[in-house]
Amino acid sequence: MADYQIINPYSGEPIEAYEFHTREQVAEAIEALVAARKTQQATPAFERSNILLKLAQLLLENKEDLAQLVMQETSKTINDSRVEIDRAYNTALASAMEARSINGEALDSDAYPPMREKIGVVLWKPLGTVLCITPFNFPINIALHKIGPAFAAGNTILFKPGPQNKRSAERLVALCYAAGMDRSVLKMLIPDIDATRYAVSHPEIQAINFTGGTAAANAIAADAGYKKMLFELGGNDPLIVMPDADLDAAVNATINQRFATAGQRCTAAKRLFVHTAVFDAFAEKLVAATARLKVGNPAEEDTFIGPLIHTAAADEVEARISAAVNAGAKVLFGHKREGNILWPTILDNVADDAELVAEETFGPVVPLRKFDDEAELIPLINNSPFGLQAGVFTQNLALAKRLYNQLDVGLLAVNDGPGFRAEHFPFGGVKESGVGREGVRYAIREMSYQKTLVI
Ligand SMILES: NC(=O)c1ccc[n+]([C@@H]2O[C@H](COP(=O)([O-])OP(=O)(O)OC[C@H]3O[C@@H](n4cnc5c(N)ncnc54)[C@H](O)[C@@H]3O)[C@@H](O)[C@H]2O)c1
Ligand SMILES: O=CCS(=O)(=O)O
Repeated sequence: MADYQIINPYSGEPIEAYEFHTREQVAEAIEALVAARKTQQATPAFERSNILLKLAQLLLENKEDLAQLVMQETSKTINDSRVEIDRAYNTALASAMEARSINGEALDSDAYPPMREKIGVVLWKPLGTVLCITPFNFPINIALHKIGPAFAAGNTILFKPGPQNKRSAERLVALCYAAGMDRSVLKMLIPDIDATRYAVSHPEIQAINFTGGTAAANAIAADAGYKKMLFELGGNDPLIVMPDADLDAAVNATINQRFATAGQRCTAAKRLFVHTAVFDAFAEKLVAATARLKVGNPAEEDTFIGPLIHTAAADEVEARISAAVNAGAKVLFGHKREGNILWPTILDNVADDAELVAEETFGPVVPLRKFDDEAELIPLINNSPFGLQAGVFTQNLALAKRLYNQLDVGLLAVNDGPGFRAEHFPFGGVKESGVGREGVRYAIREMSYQKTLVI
């Protein structure tokens, strides 16, 4: 029997069965990637940039095929899948642009005594070989956020996608090769956990660029030893609606940033804090807009919400909703299931310590939480172990600045939701949401070191 079976989350049909790569194959690949550092050293920045530019073009040319692959293996709707490829194009393009401008700085030694009349020239150099580990939910764009900057910086790359994403990942790697990346500098393997742990702890891996959940991150951190780590982890991101908010815009952001991708997004609006003064009006508009969403087959053009990634994920989210309801939460919409599909669900009166809101819930459910003043809001949000992004709808810039200063997050979006992301902006969280920053220029630095020449 094969080690892994890719199942279509919507139809339940098997897509492909395969064997995981072994420890020996991991060792061989790393040895080859170490040798290939010479190839990268001989590839100047302008050439790396041109390859990434070509990759961006190829992503656009192959957009529909890639979107279909993502849709089949994740059951993200076809439109969400297309949006992901558009984003990946931007990520590749930004990687191409940044590859040409990895500039350092010059320092004057005589800023401090004694006088030595030296100049320090500081440049960024590649770390060597980077292990990139990605999750199931954005298999192309998250992979691009790792491969693009790692390649731009001049590293060789071992790419380990989520097991469900073998086919889209293979296609992405084929496009990287077609764009001109030497086969020796980028290798993709899907080993089992034991062989992945071997790669994580391997002394010739200089950095681990990981996106995924806390449990895997803890295991990687324990295995890695002295390696650079860029971790993009979970979130329990708040969207705040103030009394002066544009309620229609806030509803729109909630729909797009909580129900798209069936809520399986790190930066999804997972907790809604709505001021008492506008709570009823907001809830009414949100329920009405949610009732218009089409739920079902992700292949149909107008479907907005498809299934969760697998039955265990749907079971977990459904159980959290049921537990919250049994403890007194009121269902304003949804709470219905069919196969792996969970209907978009809106709840009121969820207890602050319910698992549904205290943990990261990866599904299409909006818990609405009333609040009366700012002072009450900050600890409610900061009490989470996560701190990824936040959004606030308000016309009050002074309030927005106070929230920016007080919330433990990596980004606060004003008049937008926590799901805001521009691929070239710094991206990452604080606390258990991660370490380091993605966003192409910042990721390049995470996967480089500063080397100084004194003359
Ligand atoms: N902050 C971000 O940028 C971001 C983006 C997307 C997803 N996520 C997070 O990812 C999670 C969902 O994705 P998932 O279910 O695929 O995550 P996951 O942690 O289960 O898996 C992520 C990857 O890690 C691998 N992995 C698992 N255990 C490992 C171990 N012990 N050692 C090495 N690798 C291991 C998996 O095979 C997979 O490739 C959520 O928590 C979500 O918030 C974060
Ligand atoms: O899962 C989150 C990745 S992103 O869409 O916020 O980049």
